[in-house]
Amino acid sequence: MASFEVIGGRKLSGEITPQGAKNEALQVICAVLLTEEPVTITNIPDIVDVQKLIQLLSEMGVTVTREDEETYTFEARNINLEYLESKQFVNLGRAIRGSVMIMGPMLARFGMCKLPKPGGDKIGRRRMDTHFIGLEKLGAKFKYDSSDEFFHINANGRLKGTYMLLDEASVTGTANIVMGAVMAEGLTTIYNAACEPYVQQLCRMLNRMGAKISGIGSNLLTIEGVEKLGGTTHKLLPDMIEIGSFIGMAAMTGSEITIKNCQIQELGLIPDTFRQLGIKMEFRGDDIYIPTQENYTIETYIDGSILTIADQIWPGFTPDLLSIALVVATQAKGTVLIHQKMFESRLFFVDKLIDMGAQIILCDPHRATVIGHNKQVSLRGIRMTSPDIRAGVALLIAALSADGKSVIDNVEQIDRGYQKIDQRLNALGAQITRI
Ligand SMILES: CC(=O)N[C@H]1[C@@H](OP(=O)(O)OP(=O)(O)OC[C@H]2O[C@@H](n3ccc(=O)[nH]c3=O)[C@H](O)[C@@H]2O)O[C@H](CO)[C@@H](O)[C@@H]1O
Ligand SMILES: C=C(OP(=O)(O)O)C(=O)O
Repeated sequence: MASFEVIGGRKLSGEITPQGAKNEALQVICAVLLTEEPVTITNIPDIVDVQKLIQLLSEMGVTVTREDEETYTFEARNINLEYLESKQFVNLGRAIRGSVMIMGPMLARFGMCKLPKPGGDKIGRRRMDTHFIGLEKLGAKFKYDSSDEFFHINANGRLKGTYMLLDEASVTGTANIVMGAVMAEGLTTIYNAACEPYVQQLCRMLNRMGAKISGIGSNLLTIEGVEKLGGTTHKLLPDMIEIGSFIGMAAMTGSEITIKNCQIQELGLIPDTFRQLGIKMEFRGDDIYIPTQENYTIETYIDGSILTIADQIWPGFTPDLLSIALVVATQAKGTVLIHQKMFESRLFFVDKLIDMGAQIILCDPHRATVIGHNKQVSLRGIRMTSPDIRAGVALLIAALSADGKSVIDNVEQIDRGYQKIDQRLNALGAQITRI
């Protein structure tokens, strides 16, 4: 297990470019299974979860060529279906959440898939009903073996388009069903589809491959099935969760930072939500400039009542940035209620922030009230463990702002989704040592 030793209290400055989006990468890399023609994807982040997915596809038989640092060409001409029986597949599939999205493409192209229960953050229940109900509506049959936590899915011939109303707007569920439907017979209509930018990007890429998807960006997708898909090229969006993390980090450490090439039009409520916490920022072309701010004040509602920051399905505020919003609030002036509706075990990391001196009341597993210090009292450096990817970065931000030395253990969690974060932040003046 690796750790970060962080010497806090240093102001950062300079420019930082966000990596390509982790959660988009996981979707579009799975989509290469839909065609035997080459698909070239660029801006791929060099992070553990993506490397594991690429390894999984490569072991399945996809030819993977690394064209440069961040560009890969995938050619899924010869897929070894027997690999799905192997121990290596089980281990890799269980290691990441993204593995779940091989299901739609495999059913569409090969009529079958097997899948171990996928991994990902341990942040509460992460049910997959939506994936299976949707794929069943397209005609697939599935069996779950609870003894080895294995899903077996068969298409029984070509999948058939139909109307479906999803029980929840699951992001990876929508991606899976869309990829299942693109080569199904006839018309599929998916209502209550997730519509976040990464799902939109997937749909646009599939259309360039020959799919016929309309309604992109809305929660009503219509898909006219086609016989075959071909190759394409695709560029990933910048990672909006990294952008939000850098905004929060700048405010907490009182730093002046420019975040380059943010594709601001794709960030939804992210900038405004950080503005509600009092963070000033300027859009300079497609860059976000955060000036040094000695203090920042949390807004109240118009009637003077306490602000709530809650997650919602897109276009609401993403759950993956609530841990960052929470840590930023610990040094703001004012009070905010953080409400994590989607995941029930994502707020427990506040115990570590409380140990560092933050004023937080964990009301229940979903809600925490943060009373900011207005930078009158600094957090103290301590030793802590990163429980999940976003809490890990929230703790890193806390450590960067704190007095003295912190040690963050289990930084493999952070490495899952943030590319060389220690080196990139050190280039801005941080003092982080990997030990
Ligand atoms: C690899 C990947 O892309 N992971 C992301 C993906 O996970 P993932 O696709 O696994 O998450 P889902 O969208 O399926 O669901 C997330 C959670 O929200 C709940 N839920 C979802 C929709 C809804 O209408 N009501 C509801 O309560 C689900 O029960 C679940 O607990 O989307 C999540 C929600 O943005 C993000 O946190 C994850 O980082
Ligand atoms: C929860 C996340 O990831 P995953 O779905 O891969 O666990 C995340 O990216 O914040």
